[in-house]
Amino acid sequence: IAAGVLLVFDLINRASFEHVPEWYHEAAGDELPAFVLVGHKCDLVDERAVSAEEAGHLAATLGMAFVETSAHSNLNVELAFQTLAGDLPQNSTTHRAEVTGTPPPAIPLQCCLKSTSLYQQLRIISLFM
Ligand SMILES: Nc1nc2c(ncn2[C@@H]2O[C@H](COP(=O)(O)OP(=O)(O)OP(=O)(O)O)[C@@H](O)[C@H]2O)c(=O)[nH]1
Repeated sequence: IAAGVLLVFDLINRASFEHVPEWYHEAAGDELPAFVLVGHKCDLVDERAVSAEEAGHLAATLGMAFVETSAHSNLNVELAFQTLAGDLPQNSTTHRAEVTGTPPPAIPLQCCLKSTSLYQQLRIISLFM
């Protein structure tokens, strides 16, 4: 079961933004994971096809934070992961294991959507526990 999901779209590709609600429903599942919406390639200011306001509004509608990133400028990539980590449920298996001193289980990283070929540096990632 995914504990956290980064939903990544390309800020210069409007079609990728329009897929976000569909990706959200695909990834939501029965036990709602933590989500963060990520608008990628924010360094390409002149080619932007989605405003921060619009993306922020969609994120708020879906109940998640919005972060703009650029792998090119190394901007906010870490913040996106930190924001997601901060939204993970505190009573997760990993947290309990750390509290009790038991080694936490390995957390494999797995790309979870077919559309990930759009992104090399930053992908839609699920943290499986
Ligand atoms: N300017 C900019 N370019 C980026 C960024 N992230 C990735 N790219 C570029 O976007 C292009 C596509 O990225 P890839 O990671 O190769 O993704 P891909 O899925 O193989 O390619 P596409 O399907 O064509 O987007 C490459 O030229 C990357 O260098 C970014 O944050 N800023």
